[in-house]
Amino acid sequence: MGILINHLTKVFPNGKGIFDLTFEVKPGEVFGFLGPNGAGKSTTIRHLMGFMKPKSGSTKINGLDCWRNSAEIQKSVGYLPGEIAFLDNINGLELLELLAGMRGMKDVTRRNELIEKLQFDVKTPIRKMSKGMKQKVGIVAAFMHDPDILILDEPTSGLDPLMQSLFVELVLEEKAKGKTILMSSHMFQEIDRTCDRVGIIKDGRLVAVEDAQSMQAKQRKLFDIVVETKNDIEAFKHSDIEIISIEGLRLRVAIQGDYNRFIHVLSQCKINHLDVHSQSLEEIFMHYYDKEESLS
Ligand SMILES: Nc1ncnc2c1ncn2[C@@H]1O[C@H](COP(=O)(O)OP(=O)(O)OP(=O)(O)O)[C@@H](O)[C@H]1O
Repeated sequence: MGILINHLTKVFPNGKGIFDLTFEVKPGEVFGFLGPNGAGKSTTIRHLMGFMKPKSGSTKINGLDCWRNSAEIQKSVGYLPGEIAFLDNINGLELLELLAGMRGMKDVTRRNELIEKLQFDVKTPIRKMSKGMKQKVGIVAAFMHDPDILILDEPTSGLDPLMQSLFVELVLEEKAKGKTILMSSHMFQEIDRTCDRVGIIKDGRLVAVEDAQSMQAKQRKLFDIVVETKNDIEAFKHSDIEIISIEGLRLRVAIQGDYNRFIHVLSQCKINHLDVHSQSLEEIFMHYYDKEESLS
């Protein structure tokens, strides 16, 4: 049960595609599917929705083969496509009614709650909607029938930061209800707040599947610090903290995991400014990529 991807392979005429992907999303789990542009996230998701036939391997949702049972899958799964191409001669509400009709959905309570939460005028004609507004209609369409399985392809693209955090809340609400969620992204932050496990895909191959917690522990943080005196700089030099650069009274250090040592040194100095940068997703990818290459 849940979502199963078993040796899934698809090769496009240009040689790109996805190759021998195997992973599962357990019932009740939120799984982050991370990868840079063109890595193969949408292709994997299109197979799960039964829009594409695998070259080899298979995908299953709640025990049903996604290709052979595509009509049933498409009716029941909550799906948010990566690129939304809606009929644009109707308004948002009419579109949602059309989709509800196709699913045989009668109760509109959840739909109305979601429209209220996402704060947009659902009666705007779709052709006049911004990318973010269309994304909101897509989110309502994916969640409104209270599906057990949600498959969300880059769900926050086009949303402003306020809406991104509202979306995170929405995912956490669904998670608390025990829903099974697969969510693709190229942003570590939104995955960070919601996911139990994370799969990383690069060039069509799965390079790692990890607990979100252990990924967080691997994430290096860079701190920019401005200290008061040269002695403060010396305190850092004499510690075993990794120093990336020093310019006058400004220094940049890298911390991974052990914050206590860092805080201990900080407490001995007079700090005029402190700023933190998380390691970018690209750097995290490089970590996994390097590891893979050194194993081969
Ligand atoms: N129908 C297709 N025909 C030929 N090549 C394709 C097709 N669909 C996808 N590709 C190629 O397969 C690779 C994976 O594409 P995919 O859209 O799955 O990536 P993605 O991880 O979803 O990226 P993005 O974040 O940009 O959406 C890319 O190199 C893409 O150009």
